[in-house]
Amino acid sequence: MSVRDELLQRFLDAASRGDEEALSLMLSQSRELLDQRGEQGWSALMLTARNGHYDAARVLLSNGCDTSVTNRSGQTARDVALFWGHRHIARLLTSSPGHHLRQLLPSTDTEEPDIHFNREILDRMSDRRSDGEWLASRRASPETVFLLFHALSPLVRSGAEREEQIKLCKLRSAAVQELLTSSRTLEVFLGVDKQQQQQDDDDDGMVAWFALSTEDDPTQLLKDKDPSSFFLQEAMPGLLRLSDDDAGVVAQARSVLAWHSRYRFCPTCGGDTKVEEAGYKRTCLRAGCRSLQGVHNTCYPRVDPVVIMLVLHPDGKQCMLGRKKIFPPGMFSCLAGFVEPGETLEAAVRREVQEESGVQVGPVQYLSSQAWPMPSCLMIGCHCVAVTTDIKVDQNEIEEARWFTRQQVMDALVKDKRAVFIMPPRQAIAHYLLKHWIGCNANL
Ligand SMILES: NC(=O)C1=CN([C@@H]2O[C@H](COP(=O)(O)OP(=O)(O)OC[C@H]3O[C@@H](n4cnc5c(N)ncnc54)[C@H](OP(=O)(O)O)[C@@H]3O)[C@@H](O)[C@H]2O)C=CC1
Ligand SMILES: [Mg+2]
Ligand SMILES: [Mg+2]
Ligand SMILES: [Mg+2]
Ligand SMILES: [Zn+2]
Repeated sequence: MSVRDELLQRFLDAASRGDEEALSLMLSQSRELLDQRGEQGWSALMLTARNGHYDAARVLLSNGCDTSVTNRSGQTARDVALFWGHRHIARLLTSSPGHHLRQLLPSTDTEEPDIHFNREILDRMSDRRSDGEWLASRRASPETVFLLFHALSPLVRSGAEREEQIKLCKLRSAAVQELLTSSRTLEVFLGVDKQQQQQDDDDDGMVAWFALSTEDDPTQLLKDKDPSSFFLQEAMPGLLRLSDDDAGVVAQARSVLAWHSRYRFCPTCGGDTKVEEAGYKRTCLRAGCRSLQGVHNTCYPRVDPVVIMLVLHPDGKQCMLGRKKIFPPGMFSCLAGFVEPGETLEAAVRREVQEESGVQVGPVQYLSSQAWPMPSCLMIGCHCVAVTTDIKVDQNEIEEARWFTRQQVMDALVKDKRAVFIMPPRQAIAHYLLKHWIGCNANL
């Protein structure tokens, strides 16, 4: 054995034993030992990973050893650590770019938030949508609930408990007989009440819910009805005044009705369509239309995916919020934007943040989503970490964007008098993204 080989063998033995002192000493005399490999192509780092010597691995890392080197089986030191169950060493060896930034992202170990528009009190029972007989029996049942819409606004009345709250008017079969037979009414089967379903598994005991959209003159409709009922004027912020139960039903109904109101004709050929599947499908009546071939995706209600993201500063202590011109004075919220075709959620987050603020984003992490029926968005809530910090807003969409400290977010959340901005409303997922970040960082 040559002197060189002997030296390498001693070095590798020290790594196997986890002898930090010997490793440091030998490296100070002969740095080229660091990434050299012995039998089977094993490096010193791999041997520390094999034998669970955390501190020895750190000595090698602090000397700048290469973590990407592989042995003859194609394993890196990290692979070896994982194989032998030394997860703490595997974490130490995670050398993916932006690893330290990734650590700034809050934990995703959380329950699905019960935020506005997300509650599902109905079982949609999509298998019943084409069962004409069953639907007719439900329509005739005195228990069935009908929600009335005009120009996408639900019929509501003021809530009894809190003045700002409004309630959906739940009409019964007798009250909507005329509407049910009118050609100016569009009907959507929403589902059956989940609670009733549990109490009673007999089919006839199920309480079905329908949305009815009418083109009739609303003032005529309301004559002789409950004088306290009215069609909600503005979707925003009107729909935020609904209870969580009602908001969930409206999210479903309003999005489907909005689709009907915008897609009366076939988007492929412009032909007439017929409504099928209890309001969940519009099929082109023109034989041979392309929309009838392959995936019938133009025939179903559309959902527009939107990414909404809280951008964290690389210092981990600040986040970026922006203001649209239409926001109430003082309010700042998360940036958001439509996902474009051929794009991942991560790419959409990076592109929208770059477009709206000029900031570059590194790691992106999904947290949770929210239905947003204006008209039919699916808000996909993420946290992400910036890799640059200079803000240059796109004046078209965003009037101003700023970095806010955790303390400033906390002050805004509790509406402290020192607050420098107003939080987005608690019904918006932006509020939840901010709250989650604060919660996860509270002890830091
Ligand atoms: N729940 C929440 O907390 C929040 C919800 N939102 C919702 O998210 C939605 C999207 O956010 P926003 O910042 O406006 O989006 P973008 O940043 O993508 O910008 C809006 C622009 O996108 C265009 N656009 C409209 N529809 C699409 C589409 N399907 N694909 C691509 N571009 C489209 C609009 O054009 P045009 O003017 O021609 O329509 C508009 O110019 C908003 O409509 C809003 O309702 C936003 C923030 C918070
Ligand atoms: Mg936007
Ligand atoms: Mg945008
Ligand atoms: Mg966009
Ligand atoms: Zn067609």
